[in-house]
Amino acid sequence: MFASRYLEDGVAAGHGAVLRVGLIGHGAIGSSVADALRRGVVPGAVLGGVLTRGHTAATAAPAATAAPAAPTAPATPAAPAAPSAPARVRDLRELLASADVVVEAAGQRALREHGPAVLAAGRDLLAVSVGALADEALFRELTRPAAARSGRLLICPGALGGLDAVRAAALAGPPATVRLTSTKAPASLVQPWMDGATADRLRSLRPGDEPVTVFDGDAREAATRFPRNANVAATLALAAGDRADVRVRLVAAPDARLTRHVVEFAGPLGEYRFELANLPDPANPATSALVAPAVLRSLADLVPGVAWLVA
Ligand SMILES: NC(=O)C1=CN([C@@H]2O[C@H](COP(=O)(O)OP(=O)(O)OC[C@H]3O[C@@H](n4cnc5c(N)ncnc54)[C@H](O)[C@@H]3O)[C@@H](O)[C@H]2O)C=CC1
Ligand SMILES: O=C([O-])CC(=O)C(=O)O
Repeated sequence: MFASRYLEDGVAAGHGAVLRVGLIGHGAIGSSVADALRRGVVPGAVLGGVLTRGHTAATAAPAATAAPAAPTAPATPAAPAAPSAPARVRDLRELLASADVVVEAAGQRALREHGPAVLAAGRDLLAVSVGALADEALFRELTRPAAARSGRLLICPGALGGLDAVRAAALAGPPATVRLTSTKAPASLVQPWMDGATADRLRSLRPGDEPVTVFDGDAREAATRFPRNANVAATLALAAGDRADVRVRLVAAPDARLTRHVVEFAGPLGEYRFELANLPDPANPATSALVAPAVLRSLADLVPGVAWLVA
């Protein structure tokens, strides 16, 4: 009963229905997802095409963005060698022709740029750069009633967990408290808009130094000001019922070996606290290694004809 549904079974195990997956982005998340799909990690799902552009963190020298002491997830030793060349497509039109569902793993700007056209073409869109939805106008555009089109906006939990309980509890009534505290290696939190002194201070933090709070505010502002760090804040706010009052604290911790997300939720049915301590992705330490498997899990739920799943 409890045999692996994924790595051992694979597409070759006779899954009839096929879900063709189109990827926007081939960086840390996109390249992991592409390789896993090629290996048949999600039975019934295949890689349709990959839309990317420019230089990616996955192909750049990791030292450019890495925090000095951050450990990274080990490569999966048992995995068969995966083809590295993506099934590149030239434009969104080609991607849509190759895909039943499109995964955005390319950044908030890419979700804004491509999201409307993906949905208008009747494809489901699995969003990873969820913080883009802090823009009310984009959120409204991507969540218009589905009558005019068949594509749905699906939000990937990404580096977070426990959102099933948050969503369930929020259905019982508005929560009194929703809080997220994220702790990361300092270099990952440096932003282009920071003044030189603040950026230098973060970069110069060394193990043994005190953690520094770099942001304390609401989820919308966190997701907008830290577009590569606080997508999870927007995700939590949506899971809690599209709340505007989710409090977010981002902490730069020089000793942070893992990226931590602590969710605190108090609602009419009880109080929950989830703490995730994620290894950073080897290709991009700002991204938790859990995100690519989270995309694969979301895709697994979309494969037509799946006999069972933990819903
Ligand atoms: N929800 C969550 O838990 C998380 C969300 N994210 C989001 O995922 C995004 C991707 O993360 P990583 O893979 O680590 O970043 P990355 O920097 O390693 O890769 C980004 C990729 O997207 C490509 N790209 C950028 N703009 C594009 C466009 N308009 N069209 C096509 N390709 C485009 C780049 O060339 C690159 O291949 C982040 O920017 C962030 O917004 C990241 C971590 C966690
Ligand atoms: O990967 C993570 O731990 C979270 C993250 O960067 C984001 O939400 O943008």
